[in-house]
Order: sequence, then C-alpha cells, then structure tokens
Amino acid sequence: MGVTGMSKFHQFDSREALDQALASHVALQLRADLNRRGLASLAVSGGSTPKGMFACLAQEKLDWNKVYITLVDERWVETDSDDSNERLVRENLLHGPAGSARFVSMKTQHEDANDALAELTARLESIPLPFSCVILGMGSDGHTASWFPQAINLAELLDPTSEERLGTCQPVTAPHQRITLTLPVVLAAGEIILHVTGQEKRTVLADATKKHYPISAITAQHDNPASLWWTP
Ligand SMILES: O=C1O[C@H](COP(=O)(O)O)[C@@H](O)[C@H](O)[C@H]1O
Repeated sequence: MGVTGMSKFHQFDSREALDQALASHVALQLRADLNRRGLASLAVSGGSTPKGMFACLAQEKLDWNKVYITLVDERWVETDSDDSNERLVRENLLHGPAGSARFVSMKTQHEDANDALAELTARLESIPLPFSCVILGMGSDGHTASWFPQAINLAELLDPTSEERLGTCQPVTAPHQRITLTLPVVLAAGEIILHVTGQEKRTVLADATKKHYPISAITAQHDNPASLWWTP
C-alpha cells in the first residue's frame, strides 16, 4: 500500500472483526507489560474510530487496577461535551472490568490549554513511562494525535529531540484548541498502533510522505515502526 515504516499491516473484512482483534492484541501487550513491570500504561486516541474497539477492550480480563490510561490528545472542551475525547473514553472504555483502570485526564479548567501545560505534564509524569502501547487514529486531513497540517507549531510538536512531553495545537482544519503528546513520547512507546478505517483514509496514508501529512512522522520513520490495523 505504499506506506513505509509500518511493521505490520492487519486488514479485516469488518469493523467488528477489527475491533475485537485489536482489543485482544492490546490486552496481550498490557498483560505482557504487567508481567514485566508490574504496571502498564496505555495512551488512546479519541474521535469516532475507536468506540467499538473500546467496548471490546473494556471486557478483557486484566489487572486493570494496575493499568494507567490517558489520551494521546484532547480537545479543549468541557469533559461533558459531545466532542470530548475523555467523555468517549469514560463512556466506552472505563466500565465493566476496565472500570478499575487508573484514568489520567488531559483536561483542566484553564481557559487556554497553554496555561495547563505544566499541570498536565506533571499528571503525565505520574504515569509509568514509556507507554506500554500508544493507539493512534488519523483524520482525513492527515493529522494524527493533535498534530495538524498547517498548525503554526507543527514542527515543534514533531521535533524528535524535544524534551517537551506535551504541547498545544490550534488546528486550521478542525475545531477546538488541543493538547497532545509530542512525537518523542509516542516514539518511545513499547508499541505504536495505527487504527484506521475506510478507503479514503487508506489513500491518505498512501500519500502521506509525498504530501507531507503529519501522519508521515509515524509512517515514514523506522526507529519504532507502527503496526497498521485497517478495514474498509
Ligand atoms: O480530532 C481527532 O481526530 C482523530 C481522528 O478521529 P476520527 O473521528 O476520524 O476517528 C483522532 O485520532 C484524535 O484523537 C481526535 O482528537
């Protein structure tokens, strides 16, 4: 499919099959890290794609009370907003067996996300890092995490040498100010998973390097190749 830097391509016939297989795989990774470190950590994306997978993952039998969960990126909206990634996680992942996981919110009451960076970085540092697993989504504009095309600080968010673990982003191609993990935090993860559905996004992935989409910071690097989980 013309995507370099991907360790493995997992294709499924249906969203249901993808959701179940990916949830089982993530649970396996978390279990392995629980055995190795005694604790595990997972960063998940928001948007519409992961909802079904969250429902499957929530049912996995794990020592969830030793698993930290946070967001790859958050939209700077109230946590009861329909657009809140935290709300998506609370409603779809943090119940049933996974209800005892340690969720670390990426939202404060600051009006501007820039003013929350110090507090949120301290919260992030309370999580066992590197993450056992980071699950990325992708928008049809080629953004992943909240690394948006045309954002004025995109180069800073994608600087592999940056010591900042979090940054903010004001997208041009989407609503809401964002808070996001930076590239080095994602690249340090035990495993990077790219969860994408639909033909349109597959074309975006195939064009990512040529068109300099932010997702190419993941798909074109070889330090920690991501696996791609896709269904039409
Ligand atoms: O705004 C966001 O969009 C992407 C993709 O979302 P989707 O609705 O196309 O699945 C998501 O990965 C990111 O976490 C979210 O903040």
